[in-house]
Amino acid sequence: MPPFETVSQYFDLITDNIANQGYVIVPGFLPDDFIHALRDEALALHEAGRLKRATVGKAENNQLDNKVRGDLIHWLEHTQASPVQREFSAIMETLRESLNRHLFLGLFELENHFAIYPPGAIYNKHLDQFRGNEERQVTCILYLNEDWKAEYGGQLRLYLDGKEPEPYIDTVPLGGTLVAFLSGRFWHEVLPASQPRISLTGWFRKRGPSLP
Ligand SMILES: O=C(O)CCC(=O)C(=O)O
Ligand SMILES: [Fe+2]
Repeated sequence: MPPFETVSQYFDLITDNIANQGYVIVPGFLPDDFIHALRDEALALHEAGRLKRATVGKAENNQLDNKVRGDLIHWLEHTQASPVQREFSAIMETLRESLNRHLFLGLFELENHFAIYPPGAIYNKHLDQFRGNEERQVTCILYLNEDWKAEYGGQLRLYLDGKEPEPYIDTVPLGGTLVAFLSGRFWHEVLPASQPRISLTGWFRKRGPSLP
């Protein structure tokens, strides 16, 4: 079955959950063959040396800091999108329209990167909105790890009460699972894993203030 038909059933669920509680976790959002194709592309880019250490902080003082964030990333570019990436964009475009219709967030685009966390890598507790920049509105993370076992670790820990250490929800990064949440509300972190951990992470953005 084409992915579009399998995912369309989830758009209302995702929109309702974001509206009601600010986050949603959808196991099996995309079928295995689709996840497999995206994972192969991430691995091929990695083998070609196209994934780069992610930096921390704003553009002007970017830093590399393993204690904060240890993943390697590759930003997707529309002009170089593969067929499966284009299909993914079409799916997320429909989700964007649904979110805009019901939540009035004014989302206008999705920016996406592949991420690979080598064994032991973490991403410390953080918020996806940088101070003074509220363009990132909704974070969407699609996991690409086939046969991921809970004992490998690598959970996403989503804090439900601001910066408070509890309560939280842990999500195992099993291939096909989508996690989406309001970028300005939820602190979260990536726990270390014993295996390489692969994902496609994106942010629906609203337009920033126009330049003077
Ligand atoms: O991969 C994840 O589970 C979360 C990644 C993340 O928090 C980020 O890239 O900002
Ligand atoms: Fe994040």
